[in-house]
Amino acid sequence: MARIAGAYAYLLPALNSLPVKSTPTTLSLPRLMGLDRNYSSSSSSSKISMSLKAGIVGLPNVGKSTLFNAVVENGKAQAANFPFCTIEPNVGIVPVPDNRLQVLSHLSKSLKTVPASIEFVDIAGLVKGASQGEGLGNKFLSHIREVDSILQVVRCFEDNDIVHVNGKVDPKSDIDVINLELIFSDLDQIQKRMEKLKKGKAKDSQSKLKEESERSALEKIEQALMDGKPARSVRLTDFEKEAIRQLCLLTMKPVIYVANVAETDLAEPENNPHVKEVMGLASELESGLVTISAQVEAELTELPPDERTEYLKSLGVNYSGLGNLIRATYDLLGLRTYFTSGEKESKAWTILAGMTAPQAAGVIHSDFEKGFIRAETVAYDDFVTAGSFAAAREKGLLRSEGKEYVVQEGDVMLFRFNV
Ligand SMILES: Nc1ncnc2c1ncn2[C@@H]1O[C@H](COP(=O)(O)OP(=O)(O)OP(=O)(O)O)[C@@H](O)[C@H]1O
Ligand SMILES: [Mg+2]
Repeated sequence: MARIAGAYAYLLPALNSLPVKSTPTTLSLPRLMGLDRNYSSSSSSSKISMSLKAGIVGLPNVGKSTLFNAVVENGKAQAANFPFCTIEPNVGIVPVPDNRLQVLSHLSKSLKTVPASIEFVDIAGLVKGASQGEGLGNKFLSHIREVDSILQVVRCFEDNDIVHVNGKVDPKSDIDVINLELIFSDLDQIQKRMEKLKKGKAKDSQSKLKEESERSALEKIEQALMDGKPARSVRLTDFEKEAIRQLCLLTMKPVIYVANVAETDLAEPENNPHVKEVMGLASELESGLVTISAQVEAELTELPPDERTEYLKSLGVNYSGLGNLIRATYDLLGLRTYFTSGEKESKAWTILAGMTAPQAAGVIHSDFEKGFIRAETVAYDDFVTAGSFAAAREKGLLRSEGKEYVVQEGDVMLFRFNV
């Protein structure tokens, strides 16, 4: 029997309708495997879950937990002025802000509105020598290994009362320390893996091929790491990427630098020379940059909504920086959004760039992918112009797409499938 899904998708267990609250322990959600910006159609979409983890890392006492608590409103991470305040990682799930979803929900008079989500993890401070077990050592590098992207908080605020573990505010040195520790940890892992590969003998030609790809990838990455460059800067073939995926190298993960500034710098952060320095480094290291005051963001969450705008205005800014940060993290992960919208529910679904219509349907439920017939699709702007699916159909704005269709950012979709 052919059925239509989309507006009726609420009937099925939703992968990303997770509660918006912080939880004290890591959730055992299936995770995105690998972070190719373009989804390769050879991979199975069953590997993909749309709750992605962004790890907040940095030196001790730079504002990581303060930022985490602000991002995950009512987060319960302890934030205090002493190094190594955080030991066990704190985890929280955060909705991805998207104005389009509110518009769709309004047009469809939806009873429920469900945004996409990202999981944030507040990790302990990392110090020089962590890869050799210094500070809280290897345990924390292993927490970083589990995340899909890294937000590195870099202290750019001067405050003599807040201890800096290295004695002074120096973003370049802070960034170098963290990068070196990640590089050492990756080198260690690569060398161990190479030893293993030397001993092991591949049984068949396919495993032999895989081992060869792995070996060549490891050699290229090792060279880059020795030159102080992250693994993500190395150009690899698809085979090579696949062959080293299970190693979860730390420097392969995409990074956003979060310049944590004083409230007085919020209006014109580029006037702060520390921020300028971080900007330069971020582009050198092929990474993103967001400027924020973790302290201000944390204070904002304590205020009632109407007083927030006033407080921000008093600091010379119009918006909180958190939305930007969450959005930037989402974009950095190469994620795309499509929507389903009906009376029961309007919902944002997360997919990887390049996913086809059946794969996108599979994010809602594997049956949608298996029994996929066609997708009725309308671009977000066209949906808004028409006002509804029915009106879009009448105006000829609705397209019927088949198995090969690559879902576009903002598509509003209805799936026809067989069960
Ligand atoms: N932008 C800022 N301006 C001024 N003070 C700040 C700012 N951001 C954070 N702080 C202060 O810095 C101190 C350390 O913050 P926090 O506990 O969040 O650091 P952390 O990086 O999580 O430390 P640890 O690694 O020890 O867990 C706190 O007293 C916090 O209020
Ligand atoms: Mg902390």
